[in-house]
Amino acid sequence: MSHPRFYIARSSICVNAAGETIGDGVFARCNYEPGDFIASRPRPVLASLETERLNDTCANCFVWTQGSGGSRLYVKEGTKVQACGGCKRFRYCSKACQKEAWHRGHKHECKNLRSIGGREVPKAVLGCMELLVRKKHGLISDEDWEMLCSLDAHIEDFKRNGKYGNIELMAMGTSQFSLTQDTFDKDFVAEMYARILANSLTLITPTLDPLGIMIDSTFCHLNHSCEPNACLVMDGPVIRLVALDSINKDEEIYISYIDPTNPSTRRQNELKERWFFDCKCTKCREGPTQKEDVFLVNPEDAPEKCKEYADSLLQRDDSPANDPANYIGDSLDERRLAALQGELFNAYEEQQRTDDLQHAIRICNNAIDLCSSSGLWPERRQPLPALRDDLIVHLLEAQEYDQAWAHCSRQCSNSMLVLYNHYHPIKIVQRWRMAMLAQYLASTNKETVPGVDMAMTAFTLVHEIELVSKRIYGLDSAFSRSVQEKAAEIQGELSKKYVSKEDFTAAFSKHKDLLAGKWPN
Ligand SMILES: C[S@@+](CC[C@H](N)C(=O)[O-])C[C@H]1O[C@@H](n2cnc3c(N)ncnc32)[C@H](O)[C@@H]1O
Repeated sequence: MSHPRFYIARSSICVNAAGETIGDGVFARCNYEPGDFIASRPRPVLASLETERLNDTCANCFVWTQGSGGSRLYVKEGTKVQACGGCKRFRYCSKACQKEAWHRGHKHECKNLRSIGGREVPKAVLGCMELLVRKKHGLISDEDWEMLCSLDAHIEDFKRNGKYGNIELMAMGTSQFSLTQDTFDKDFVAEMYARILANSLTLITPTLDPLGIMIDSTFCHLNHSCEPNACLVMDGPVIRLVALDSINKDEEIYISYIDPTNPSTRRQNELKERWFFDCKCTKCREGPTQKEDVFLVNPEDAPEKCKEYADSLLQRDDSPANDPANYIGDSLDERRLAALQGELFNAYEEQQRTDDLQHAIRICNNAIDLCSSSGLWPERRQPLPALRDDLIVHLLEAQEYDQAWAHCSRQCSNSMLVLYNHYHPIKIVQRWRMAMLAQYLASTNKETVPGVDMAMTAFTLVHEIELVSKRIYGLDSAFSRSVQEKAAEIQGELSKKYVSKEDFTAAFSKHKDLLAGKWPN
């Protein structure tokens, strides 16, 4: 494929001494600076919503209508979705969206979907059905189709992990419901279904809420690195590839398929289980010696109380310590740490699963307390930052704003600065959430932090986000526009308080320094 800003060629990641590579990758056609736009695509070739999101998300433009307040101001107030009168499965936010989806291919599957009734259908099946129907009716370009088909389906890996039987079953349903048996044989459909499972990325909102799965026929050639120099962001159906670091002409562009802030063994385990590869990125080649892997003290120097607690965990159930994802080493002290780490990651997963908000808050608080009482856990070591991040979201939902603020300021002065690069979308979203909270706290007229003006804090954060989001999401994106509007609104309020330009500038630079350095906890 020919594109002025990137090209696809053999990856630079070698897998063996003979110089064999991991297949194709995406390369820069020119130099990029951090925050630079590289390329965008109007819509992934495959995008399929989670079952829970089908009820509240437009199946065409992916606007998630729930909770349009809070940090998701880019969703217009009053946005609603209405079910397609035919299939009753997909919902759209406007007639225009419904029409677009209809012509993109829905007209060829609507009736078939209706015949399934209200039965739950996995997102990968719905996505695969749409792909097959569109291909059968000539609605996918040959180039897109070829790119998609060149991806590895990992059939042997699925056979090894025992999931191939289920893939064959799902493929059978996909063929039947899409009425494409006359065009594609069952092995081809199974292969396509497996390809979707093995190569899809998460479909996300601009504020990174997961909506489903997606595959883009060009960006699917981006290889993974645990030290990525680029990332993908989404604004509705539009996908943008942006640089997180400097990238030289002819250098390979990498994104991260997983959370690269996890300790090395967890990353490798996830990549092996979900993506079927042993990561050969520069960071993984160096082994578990990076900042994600270190504890505050060596395992043998852990406080006695912590060792006793870990022993009780090992006695109760030693499977988390034996899980390769938690492997730290073979000595007793290292196994104790693995048990502790297993307990913390289990807590992280449990609070994500539960629908009980107060229970989720309790789990996060207990796990965070365990991290600090262990005397071992640096603020930036996972799952501590991830637990704190989720706790903030839960506390905001529970309207516990003071507590949410306390954790935001811990996050701001600790992990946020070291975990994510300046242009990283996670950092943008965390700061945006903090800004919205600061603005709310300012409106209560309470002194949340002595000597700190919360409205100016909100403005300082929003101003910083405005500069970054223009580059990452694009000037015209719904997210950038909502940030610009918020900045103007807060500036308008503040200009009543700081009447002279000098006063405004002095307060602005004081808060900028606070946010850039040690924020008072
Ligand atoms: C979505 S594809 C990426 C593009 C692919 N290399 C191609 O030829 O089109 C994902 C596959 O690329 C390979 N891969 C990507 N990043 C890798 C890495 N860091 N180390 C080893 N293999 C990797 C794995 O085989 C993985 O299943």
